Amino acid sequence: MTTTVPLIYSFPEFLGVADAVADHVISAQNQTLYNTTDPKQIELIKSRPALLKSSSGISVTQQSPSHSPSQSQNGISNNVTNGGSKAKKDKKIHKKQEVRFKIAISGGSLIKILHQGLLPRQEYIEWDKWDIYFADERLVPFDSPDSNYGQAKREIFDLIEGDKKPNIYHIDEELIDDNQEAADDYEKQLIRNFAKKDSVKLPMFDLLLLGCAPDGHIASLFPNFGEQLREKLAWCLPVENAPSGPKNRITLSIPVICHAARVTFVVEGKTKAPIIRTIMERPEKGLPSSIVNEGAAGRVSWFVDDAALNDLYDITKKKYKFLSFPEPATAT
Ligand SMILES: NC(=O)C1=CN([C@@H]2O[C@H](COP(=O)(O)OP(=O)(O)OC[C@H]3O[C@@H](n4cnc5c(N)ncnc54)[C@H](OP(=O)(O)O)[C@@H]3O)[C@@H](O)[C@H]2O)C=CC1
Ligand SMILES: O=C1O[C@H](COP(=O)(O)O)[C@@H](O)[C@H](O)[C@H]1O
Repeated sequence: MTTTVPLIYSFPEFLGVADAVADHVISAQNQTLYNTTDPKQIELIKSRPALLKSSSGISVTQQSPSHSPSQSQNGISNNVTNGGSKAKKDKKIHKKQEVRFKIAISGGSLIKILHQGLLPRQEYIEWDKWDIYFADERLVPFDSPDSNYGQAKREIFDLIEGDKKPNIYHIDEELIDDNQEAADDYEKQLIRNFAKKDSVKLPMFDLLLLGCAPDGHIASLFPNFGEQLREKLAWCLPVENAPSGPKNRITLSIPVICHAARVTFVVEGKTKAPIIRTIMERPEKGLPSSIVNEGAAGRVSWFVDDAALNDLYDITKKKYKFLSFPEPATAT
């Protein structure tokens, strides 16, 4: 394995990480929807949508999702949640390509970072243009404190202001006793949404947000789970006997993670310092995140606080520049 050095943004403290990650997420949203992060251009495009050109130069129309799920009374249909009322919109036939921001999030400490960073900045977020997926899920009931979806629902989704809601693609809770079925079902959701018409080899998320546990696992890809780390075809994998936390899980595969337009690791706290050192200094060990650093080279960035970087002296740290909202006074 060659040594690929990803972009590492460092911050003195937790709050700095949360602010910068929020700016990074909103910048990715704006790049995806408007091909720019310049607020003035975005305002102009919003007032004159014809100005918006896709990267291929084709005009793109902002519109309601043609693939929107049908909904039950509580807004939950099977494995998809969306609080918006779309009945009327669904009747419209949209021929032009729709642009949506497709993001996959992890669980654990990342949810707290997003809670802290995104929720106070909802004025910059176009929730109704977001499709939110999970990089992995623990196979537990949604009301368990171990459920990634459950935690994200309580700490983020339930706190979204206004009636413009994202589409949220989570596992089918009824399948938590069958890892393979749960993984197959989630993969089918991805195929439905990413490969509707064309046969695409891999889904491409606009942004994939990953944490990294002290044992080196990312999403639910664990070090030494060689077969899973070598998977080339499946988009979503069942995980049994996970060495930490809930034993049964599903996870996106390495090829899917590496295919994302942007892969962003968010890591904070001194318990992570030893693993960060191994990831950055010993890529030949083949930890899951080292595989991603290599496989998505040029599209990977790390947002890390000084506590987690404690043991690392020999790397180039970069100062994060705020692109989509003013840098808060506390962030340095
Ligand atoms: N498919 C898509 O729709 C898109 C995909 N992408 C992908 O995502 C990757 C990341 O994109 P993007 O984040 O826009 O970066 P870019 O690829 O545009 O630029 C990367 C470089 O820009 C600088 N930079 C960018 N943002 C910041 C920041 N907030 N703070 C400090 N420096 C910064 C850094 O170098 P410097 O010191 O020179 O400033 C960095 O090395 C790209 O490499 C590309 O592959 C990007 C846009 C659209
Ligand atoms: O088990 C998991 O752990 C990782 C890392 O969590 P963290 O709390 O140490 O950041 C997380 O990214 C993943 O989604 C989760 O299922």
